[in-house]
Amino acid sequence: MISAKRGEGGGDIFPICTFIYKYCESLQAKRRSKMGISDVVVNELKIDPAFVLSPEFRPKPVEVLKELDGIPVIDLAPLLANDEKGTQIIVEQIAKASEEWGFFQLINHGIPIKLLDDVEVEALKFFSLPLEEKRKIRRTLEHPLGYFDTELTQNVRDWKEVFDFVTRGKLEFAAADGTLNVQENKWPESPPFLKDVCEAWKEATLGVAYKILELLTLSLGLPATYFNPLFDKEDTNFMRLNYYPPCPAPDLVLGVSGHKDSGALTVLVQDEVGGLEVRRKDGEWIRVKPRRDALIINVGDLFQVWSNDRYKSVEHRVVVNEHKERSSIPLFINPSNATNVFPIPELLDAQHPPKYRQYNWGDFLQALKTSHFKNMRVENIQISHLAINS
Ligand SMILES: O=C(O)CCC(=O)C(=O)O
Ligand SMILES: [Fe+2]
Repeated sequence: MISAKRGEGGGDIFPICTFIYKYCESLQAKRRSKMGISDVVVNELKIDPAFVLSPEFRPKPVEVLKELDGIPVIDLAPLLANDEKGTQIIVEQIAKASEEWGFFQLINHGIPIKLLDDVEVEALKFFSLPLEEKRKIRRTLEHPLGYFDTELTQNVRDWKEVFDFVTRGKLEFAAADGTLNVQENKWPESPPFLKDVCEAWKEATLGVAYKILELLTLSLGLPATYFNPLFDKEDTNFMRLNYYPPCPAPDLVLGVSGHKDSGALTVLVQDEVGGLEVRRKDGEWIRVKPRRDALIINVGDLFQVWSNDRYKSVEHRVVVNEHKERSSIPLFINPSNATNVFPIPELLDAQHPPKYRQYNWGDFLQALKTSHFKNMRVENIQISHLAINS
């Protein structure tokens, strides 16, 4: 039997094989050297080059980082106490933070931290399972819920594992052949309480998320419930458990590459390890100092388009750690697939013409999910592609 094992000169049998093998090797070496990765690094650290970022996208060494309590902190206590004047001040704080940072933190939000402790413990049990176990509930392009460990952001592989579930329990969308595709959440058999603790955290954070959706809407001068019909019956919200394993080369990779969240808003919690970085207006990456008592809110692309650029969906990314694992839990608040997105007419006039063309949310989300799944070799879809005069 003829066998030609890669790397063992199998091509000696067929000179053409040697030629093709050498050619492929030289192409790979060229790509690596273009990206600034020497073969020594790849061989010694055993990092799959699919994870390695081009030098301009790599994280900065920690000593030159600015770590800020930085992004604005907003106290929700007056809202919970039904204090009208205090709530009006919160609305103003939200408007200012959304214009200047696109990010803010909420304290005194009323959610018991114990609920978060419980999710983190169960999530860690899940991510510690053997890969074959986790892959039993693996996400596919056709079934976009469950476990996934090969997500791409901007065509580079993220150093993370995720578990996704939709907050309504099932997701309905039009399949390529036009039929209705209905997918239910996939929960693992073990750990048995993962589902219960996730559901409890979901219920609690959804309450805050919809309150913030209304305050953001008010802050634009629109009636508080203006956008509610887009979310009422068929939202496409989903929650994600992010797990970032320790990484032998944290200076070459990212847990999540720079990106903007595409929905209306995101409610995020990160553990005490930290690693979330937000791009400030001046282009500087700012590390968000972990606060156990805070929910991080970021304004997504939808509010940028609805507000015709008054509010910004800001770029953010995740740096990983050489020695510590890290976890975070985002809840993405997304409207129904049928939603058409455009700058809100009430906010436009002759001096403020629309800056974006209308697009369909379901189509946008589908294109984005596909690009997270496989390398499309083009920039991921973004709202800047829909800007008028772009
Ligand atoms: O892990 C984090 O802190 C942020 C994750 C994130 O930005 C995302 O999942 O979209
Ligand atoms: Fe994000």
